[in-house]
Amino acid sequence: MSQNQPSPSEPAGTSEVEVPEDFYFDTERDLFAYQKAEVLIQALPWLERFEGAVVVVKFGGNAMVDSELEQAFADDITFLRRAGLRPVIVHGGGPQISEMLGRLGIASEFRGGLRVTTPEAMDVVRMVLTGQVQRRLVTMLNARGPLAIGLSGEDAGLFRGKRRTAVVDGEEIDVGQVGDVSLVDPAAVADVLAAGRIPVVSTIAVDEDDPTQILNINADTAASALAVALGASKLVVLTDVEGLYAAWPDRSSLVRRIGSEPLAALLPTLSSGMVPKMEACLRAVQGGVPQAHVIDGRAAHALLLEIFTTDGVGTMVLPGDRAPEFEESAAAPRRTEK
Ligand SMILES: Nc1ncnc2c1ncn2[C@@H]1O[C@H](COP(=O)(O)OP(=O)(O)O)[C@@H](O)[C@H]1O
Ligand SMILES: CC(=O)N[C@@H](CCC(=O)OP(=O)(O)O)C(=O)O
Repeated sequence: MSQNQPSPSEPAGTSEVEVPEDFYFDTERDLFAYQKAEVLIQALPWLERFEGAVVVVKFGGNAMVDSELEQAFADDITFLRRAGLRPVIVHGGGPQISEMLGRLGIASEFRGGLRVTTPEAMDVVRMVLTGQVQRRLVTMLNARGPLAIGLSGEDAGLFRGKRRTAVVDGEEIDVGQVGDVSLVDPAAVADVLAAGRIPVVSTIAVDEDDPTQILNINADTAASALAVALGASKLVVLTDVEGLYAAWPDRSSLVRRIGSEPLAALLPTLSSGMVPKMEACLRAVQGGVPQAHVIDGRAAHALLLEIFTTDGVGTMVLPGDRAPEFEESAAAPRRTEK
């Protein structure tokens, strides 16, 4: 391997396309062509590094509200699969569930980031997630080639859950048919991957204390548990902000990279939707997933940028005690590893 060639573990280069000074192009078209080729070449070390890697991608309900973005997401997932990675999608659908509950006149509220789920609401959660959101994603992916297969946590023992409470101001609150994942049997997902297909997973679990009952599981939590059970190389959570802000809503506090130990210390200061997301990233890296990311699903192709560029996007969580590094901070070094 030549000195200038990046090794698979430490790919070099930057996401910007720099043109060497002694390169000359007759026309602007030639320059654009060179830049396009350079972008593809820069992806090469990451393609080598992630060849065959299982990447669990959580697609949040808030990132699904724009159909063009959904199309871009489907393109990215298809690209990953065709490039030799093994993507697994775990989808949310919070806004879609709320909308349907509203249409049906069923009251719905969140406590500590979790939906209070009555038996009546549980029927709607299942109907919307497995019958609407998952179906739409599968159809959109299959328009690019018939690879996607929908699964629910109820299928083949994929997710077992245990009922949990929400904690609000230090007080435990009953939130009904809501659970944490207590057991994952990833065999069904592994079968789909082994067949070269793309699993699309809805986050309903069977109650481990009463297998005739089902539980509503936060999709971030479920994605993390599945990433650990599959031994995934990455967990990527798409949402509707750039990443984790250490001092939300201060937009200058975007965290680019953080170790699991400082993240654990930061968790009690976080609010609403970010709590399950960062808990999910933390549990994933603590469970052996080498890296977990929160990225902006409102930016088309953020997933490709995260995986195939050196700088990445959003917030990256790594195991260990690495202090938070902030965007725009003069002290923060450029990211040179993923
Ligand atoms: N520290 C924080 N950093 C970033 N976002 C935060 C933070 N605290 C709360 N939030 C809120 O969390 C939201 C993301 O969670 P959520 O709405 O559940 O998204 P999704 O539907 O993608 O799961 C953001 O839109 C933001 O309003
Ligand atoms: C227990 C709980 O809150 N479950 C979530 C499940 C869907 C979800 O997590 O969707 P997003 O990822 O879009 O937020 C809910 O009922 O909204």
